[in-house]
Amino acid sequence: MSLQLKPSLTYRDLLMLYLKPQWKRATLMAGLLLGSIILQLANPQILRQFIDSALQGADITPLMLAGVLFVGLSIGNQLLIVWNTYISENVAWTATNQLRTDLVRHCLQLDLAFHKSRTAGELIERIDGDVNTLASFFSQAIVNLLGNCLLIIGVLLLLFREQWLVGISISLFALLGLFILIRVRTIAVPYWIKSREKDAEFFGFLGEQLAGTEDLRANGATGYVLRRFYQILRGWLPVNVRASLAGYSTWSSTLLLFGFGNALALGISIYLWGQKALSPGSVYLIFYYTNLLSAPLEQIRTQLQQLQEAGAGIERIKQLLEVQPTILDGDGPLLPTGALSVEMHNLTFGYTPEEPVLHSLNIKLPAGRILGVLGRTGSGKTTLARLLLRLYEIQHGELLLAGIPIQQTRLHDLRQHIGMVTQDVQLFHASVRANLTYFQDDISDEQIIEVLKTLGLSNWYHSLPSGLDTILGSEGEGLSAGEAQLLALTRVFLRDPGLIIMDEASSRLDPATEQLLEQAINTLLAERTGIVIAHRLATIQRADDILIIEDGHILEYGPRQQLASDSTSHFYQLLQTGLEEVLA
Ligand SMILES: Nc1ncnc2c1ncn2[C@@H]1O[C@H](COP(=O)(O)OP(=O)(O)OP(=O)(O)O)[C@@H](O)[C@H]1O
Repeated sequence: MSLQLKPSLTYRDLLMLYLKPQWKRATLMAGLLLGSIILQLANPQILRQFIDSALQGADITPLMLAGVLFVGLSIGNQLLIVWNTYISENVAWTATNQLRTDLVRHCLQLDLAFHKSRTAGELIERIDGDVNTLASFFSQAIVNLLGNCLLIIGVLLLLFREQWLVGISISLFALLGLFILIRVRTIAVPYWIKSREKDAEFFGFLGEQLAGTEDLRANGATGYVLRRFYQILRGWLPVNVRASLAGYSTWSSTLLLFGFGNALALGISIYLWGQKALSPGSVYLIFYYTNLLSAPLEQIRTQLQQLQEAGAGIERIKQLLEVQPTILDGDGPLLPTGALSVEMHNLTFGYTPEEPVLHSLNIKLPAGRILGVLGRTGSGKTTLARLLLRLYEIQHGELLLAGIPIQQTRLHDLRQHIGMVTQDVQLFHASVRANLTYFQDDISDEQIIEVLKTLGLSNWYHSLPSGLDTILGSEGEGLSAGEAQLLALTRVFLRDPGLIIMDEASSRLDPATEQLLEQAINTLLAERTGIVIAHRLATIQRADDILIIEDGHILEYGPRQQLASDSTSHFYQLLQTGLEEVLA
C-alpha cells in the first residue's frame, strides 16, 4: 500500500484508511457484540421466570429446562466475548501494523537533517508509542463504546418496562455514576502521567548505558552509572506509590458507587414488593440488571479515556507527517551505467546556510579516475561525501555527476550508482546473505559467492557454519574490523556502482588483513570513479589526483605525481612528515 497518510489526518481518515479494508471483520465484530448484548439482556428474564415459577410450585421439568437454558446462554455469551476479543485484537493489530509501516516509510524518506536532529528513542516513541494508543481505538473504542451505550439503553428500557419508578431511579443513578467515574479518573491522571515520565527517564537512561557498556567499563565509569541508577530508582519510588494510591482510590470509588447502586435498586424493589407491585422474580431481575450496568459504565469511562489518548496520538502523528522531505526526485535523465565523472563548480555548503562548511570548491574528476581527499579532522571531507549522495542539498554552485546537475537526479537512481564505504560498517543481526544484499532478493547466491571469491574472502566464506545463511551477531559481533570492512566492500561491489566513495578505516589492521583489504579495494576501484578519504599512504599511492581540504577550502588540488615531485607543495610536505602523524 502506498503512503496515503496526509498531515490533515482525522479520526475519520484513520478509520477509512485502516479499518475500511477490514470491513468484513469489523462487521463480524459488531455482530458478535450485538449477539452478546442480546444474550446478556435476555438471560435475567429466564431467571425471573424461574424464580416466579418455582415460588408458585411449578413442575420440576420446566424449571430444569429454564436452568439449562440459563447456563447455556451464559456459556454462549462467554464464547461470543472470546471470539469478539480474538477478532478485535486481529483488527487492531492489522490496522496499527499498517500504520506503523506507513510511518516508518515516511520517516525513511525524510532528510538526513531530520534524523540527525532527533534521538532514536524519540522516533521509536513516535512510531510505536503513539500508534499503540491507537490500537485500542481501532480494536475497541468505536465498536465497544457504541455496544456499551446500547447495553445500557437496553437495560434501562427493560427496567422501565418492569416498573417506571425503577426505570427513572436507575437511569438517574447511571448518569450520575458515569459523571462521578469520569471525575474521579481525572484526579488520578496527573499521577499516572508523572509515573510514565519517570518510566521514560528510567528506560532512556538504561538504553543509553547499555549501548555504551564497553566504553563505560573501559573507562571505569561503573560506579557513576550505579549511582545515577540508584538516584533514578529513588525518584521513581514515591511517584509510583502516589500513582498506585490514586489508582486504588479510583477503584475503591467505583466499588462504593456500585454498592450504592445495588442498595438503591434493592431499596426500591423491596418498597415496591411491599406494595405488591413486584414479584420476587422481578426483584431479582432488577437487582441483576443494575449489576449488569456496572461493567459498561466502567468500560465507557476507559473508552472515553482511550479516545482522548487516541486524539493525542493522532495529533503527534500529524506533527510527524507535517515534516516533509525537502530533497526530492529531480526530473533529469537517468545516470549512465559505468564510471561517472564528477564536477564541482563554486560549490558552497553549510549545515546552516549562514555557516558554510565547504567554500567555493572547484573540482573536475573525469570518469574512471581516483581522487584522494586529505584533510584534518573537521575540515569537511565527510560533508563532501554526503553531498555526493545527496543526503544534503548543495546551496550554491554546481555539482554534476556524468554532466547531470545533482538536483536533477532521482534519489533511488543516484544511490544505485554511488557506493559508499565508511569506517563504521553497519552490520545487522541477520543472515550473511541479507547483510550483503541489503535484503534485495534479485541477487543470486552464485553472484555473492563469486564476489566473495574476487575480494579474497573465500576462506572466510568456507569457515561459516551455515554458509550464507549464517546469522551475524548484531553490529557485526564476532567479526574483526577488517572482516567487517571486507563485507562492506562486498556489499558495494554487488551493487556495481559507477562511483565509489570511501572513508577509509584509520584503525590499524594486521598486515594479512590489510593486504587483503588493499587487494579488495583495488578490485573494487578498477574501472570505476573513486573518491577516497585517505588516512593511509597505501591509499594515496592509488590515487590519480589529490585534494587537500583545510577548513572547507581547497588548500591544494592536482595530479598526485605532479604534487609528489614538487618540493614546494603541501602534499610533498605531508609525504615527508608522514600522513598518519599529520592527519590523525
Ligand atoms: N550534521 C551536522 N550538523 C552541523 N554541523 C555539522 C554536521 N556534521 C558535521 N558538521 C560540521 O561540519 C564541519 C565538517 O565536518 P566533517 O564531518 O565533514 O569533517 P571531516 O573532515 O569529515 O572530519 P573527520 O575526519 O573527523 O571525519 C565540522 O565543523 C563539523 O562540526
